[in-house]
Amino acid sequence: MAGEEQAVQAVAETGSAVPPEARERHQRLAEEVEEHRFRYYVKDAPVVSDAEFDRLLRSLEALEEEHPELRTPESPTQKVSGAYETEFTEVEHRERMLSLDNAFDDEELESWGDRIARELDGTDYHFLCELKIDGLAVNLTYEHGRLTRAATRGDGRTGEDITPNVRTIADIPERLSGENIPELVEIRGEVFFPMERFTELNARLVEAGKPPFANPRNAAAGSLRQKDPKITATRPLHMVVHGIGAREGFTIDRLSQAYDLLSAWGLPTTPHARVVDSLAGVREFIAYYGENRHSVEHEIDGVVVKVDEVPLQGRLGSTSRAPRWAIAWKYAPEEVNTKLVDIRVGVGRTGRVTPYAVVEPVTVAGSEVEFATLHNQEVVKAKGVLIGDTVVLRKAGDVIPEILGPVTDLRDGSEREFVMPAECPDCGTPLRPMKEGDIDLRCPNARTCPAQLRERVFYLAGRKALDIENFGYVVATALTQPLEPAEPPLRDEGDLFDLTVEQLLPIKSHVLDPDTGLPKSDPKTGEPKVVTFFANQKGEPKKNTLAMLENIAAAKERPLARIITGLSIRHVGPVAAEALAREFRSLDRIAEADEEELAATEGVGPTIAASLKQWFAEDWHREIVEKWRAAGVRMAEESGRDEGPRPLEGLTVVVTGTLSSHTRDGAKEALQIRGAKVTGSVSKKTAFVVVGDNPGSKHDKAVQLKVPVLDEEGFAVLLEHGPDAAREVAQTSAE
Ligand SMILES: NC(=O)c1ccc[n+]([C@@H]2O[C@H](COP(=O)([O-])OP(=O)(O)OC[C@H]3O[C@@H](n4cnc5c(N)ncnc54)[C@H](O)[C@@H]3O)[C@@H](O)[C@H]2O)c1
Ligand SMILES: [Zn+2]
Repeated sequence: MAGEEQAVQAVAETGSAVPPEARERHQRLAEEVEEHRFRYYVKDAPVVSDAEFDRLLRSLEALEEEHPELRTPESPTQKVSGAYETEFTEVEHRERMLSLDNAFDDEELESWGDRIARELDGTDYHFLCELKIDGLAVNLTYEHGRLTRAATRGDGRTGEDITPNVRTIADIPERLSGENIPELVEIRGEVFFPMERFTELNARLVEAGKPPFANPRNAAAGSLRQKDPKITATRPLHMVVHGIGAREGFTIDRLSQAYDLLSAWGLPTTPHARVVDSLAGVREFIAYYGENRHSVEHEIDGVVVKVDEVPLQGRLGSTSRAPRWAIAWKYAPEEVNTKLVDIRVGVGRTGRVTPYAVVEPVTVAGSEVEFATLHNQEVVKAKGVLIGDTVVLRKAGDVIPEILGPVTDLRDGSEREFVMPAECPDCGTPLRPMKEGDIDLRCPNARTCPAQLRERVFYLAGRKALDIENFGYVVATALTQPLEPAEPPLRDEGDLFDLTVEQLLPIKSHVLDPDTGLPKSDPKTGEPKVVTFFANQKGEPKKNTLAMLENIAAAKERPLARIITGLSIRHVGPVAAEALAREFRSLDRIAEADEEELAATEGVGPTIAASLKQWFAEDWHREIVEKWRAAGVRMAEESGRDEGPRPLEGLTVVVTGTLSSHTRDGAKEALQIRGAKVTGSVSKKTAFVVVGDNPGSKHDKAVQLKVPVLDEEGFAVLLEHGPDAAREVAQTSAE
């Protein structure tokens, strides 16, 4: 690189000396940035995450801020990217293709907005907000309506000729259709690879002995930049248009209006763009898509804000790297690179054994991640990851973190393949598929496999079943697989209602992570944490312990549907349990019913019916029922519960937000007992929307549709005095 020479020259010109350490650091950083760009743009196989790359570039910018002499035209901060020799023919863009400046926080957005306001003082202008598509930029040249050339961005002046490859993309018309087709137009857009097809592609590559891609954006770039367009044709690539370059034979005033024109010509424009007239509107757009990032058909990594008036864009101009009339707001990255330390297996409630990834802890989307799901052994193979790989880890919203793919360029040969164990890691029983052809392997030792029992007990106490307070994962662990005493207080869930405080006090146990079933460690010693969960230091029961026992006793009275749910019968979740309870009204009648009768029940069907018959055929399952019966657990729907007055019969109600008097399920149940139907979405037919704290869009919808809205007090009125009284206290949008 010529960095050093230029730095020296800069000193000569300005006379001010840049400290040699700064110059060295600058050169090192610049080389690093160049190397990453090469891997990213040419090899389609970066070795660091985008966030890490952005940080590097920012440090370079910061250094240049401090020592402006270092900011030469050759610096990577001043260029769109490097000019690389590749196996494609170089083609010149008629108009430069630029990158974008970034805003990583509101201050940066604001200072961009201020600058626009200053420069356009006294002029009327608008902001066009668009999604920033995570793909690769292409430039399509249409002459007299015919696609004559397609190119990558390259260094912004010259790109690579990928015309034959682009012709294989179904979204991109060969000929523009409609009216007023111009002599010439350069269409800029982003080509992307859909996330949901990504693992499938990697599976095919691995099968063929080729390196898999690390993420969908690399897959898009790698698929498009194939020497053989036949390969590109097999890849599910899509495009979204986001700009216009050179044009002849037509003029445009507003970019947003140009999109309508392009759409009319048959080009794939986005439905998500919006014109707003202030930064406040921009912020709203950013906030909305921050929340709804995954409701869009492609991955996004931010929002692009542009001045909509094309003549004003010209007035604002560009730097060597980016236009001044646009800025990219970046969302928090959802992808990071980390090390895949190990692949282990966990045993679930129904005995399903699933591999999961143990990774070097990383922070992504605000939380620390140590584990990621891998679903089953086929998925591990399909993703092409090896133990020891650096991998791309993704955490999207509330979804459990997943591994996208390996960074194969960082392999050193020490990586090894994952082998699915033949035996249950918790009880040693040989694993097998439930039935022939199943991919999932299961531990068949349902009754005494400690892991399965722990998961069943946790589920039994959980929100969907008995909803026992003070009874979480730690308790489920302590009761089913304590370190001490040797004999766990629960041999199976039949013992739950017979627990005594004397049994609980001596228990010592690990604290397990509910996602993986692995012991958490003590941050000080690094050893697995051991806790005496139920007794205080004096060996007396803790307050929570006593409360828990009371809560367990109270749970005997739960509605029949919850008791059924708690039995962990395969395929019988809360909805099926509700249907069974409604139809049969007692557990004994369900046990006695024949398969046909069960299958004929609305909301049950043949799969569930068969599963119920199988479940009741096991001796130890029937023993659980008998133990519960002996302990006084509800075995039948109380007469009157369903037959009593149903004052809300025929009404549809929606509950949103958090109520202090009821859990969400509790509120639902209280409504259903009284005959109301509870649904998840608001429509004109909704009778009431019950709104707690932090309600979502359902509240807005209710206001919009003028559906009566009840706050917590109004909800109580509805339950106690019925719909007419509730209507009187309801708020409607008229007020
Ligand atoms: N991981 C690595 O090693 C590595 C190396 C180089 C670059 N990168 C990543 O690549 C990106 C940098 O590339 P960049 O210079 O293209 O900058 P950028 O991605 O920040 O922004 C410019 C690009 O955004 C694209 N874009 C998407 N939607 C758009 C829309 N609606 N309107 C306008 N443009 C839109 C365009 O292709 C445009 O060229 C960064 O995310 C960076 O982290 C990563
Ligand atoms: Zn087991």
